[in-house]
Amino acid sequence: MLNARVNEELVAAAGVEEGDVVLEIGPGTGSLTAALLAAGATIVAVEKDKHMATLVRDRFGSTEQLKVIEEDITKFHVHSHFLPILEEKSHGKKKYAKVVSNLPFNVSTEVVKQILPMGDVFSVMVLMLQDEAALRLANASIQTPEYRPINVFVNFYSGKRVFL
Ligand SMILES: C[S@@+](CC[C@H](N)C(=O)[O-])C[C@H]1O[C@@H](n2cnc3c(N)ncnc32)[C@H](O)[C@@H]1O
Repeated sequence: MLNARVNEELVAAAGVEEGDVVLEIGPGTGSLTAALLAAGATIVAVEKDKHMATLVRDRFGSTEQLKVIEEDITKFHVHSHFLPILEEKSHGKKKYAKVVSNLPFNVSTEVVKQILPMGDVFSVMVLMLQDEAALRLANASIQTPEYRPINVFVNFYSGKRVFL
């Protein structure tokens, strides 16, 4: 129940609605995927683990709304997958995708570096991170020793918000 509520909060924080295109990184067992599908999104889910990718495909069956790609997100070619989908759904007006993910801890910094500069593809990125990682990425202040190059990067590319 707690998981379901957290997933709904992630979907709401990203303002996911009918017709949105979403990148989900690491769908795992598919609980966040289910909430995204229920909101009417078209999802490209990138899952590194073969068994998890099979599990999530089996759970949701064949639907045009969900494409599960078995790949490491850090090697995933975002533009070649997303630009054709966004073009098809644009109806003459530039369309952007969203990122919504319960992110694996070990790739959080790498994914932030990879995805944040892609303002030509994504308008919103909502990530669930461990408290410590979220605060380190989003809340470090320039006057503190915790302020690192990654904070300059995050500040440059985003208007960040932390939900605790
Ligand atoms: C925290 S779990 C996701 C939980 C999921 N929301 C659920 O409800 O089950 C993280 C998932 O990310 C996947 N993962 C880990 N590293 C990855 C990577 N580099 N690229 C893609 N997926 C990855 C793991 O296999 C795992 O399924």
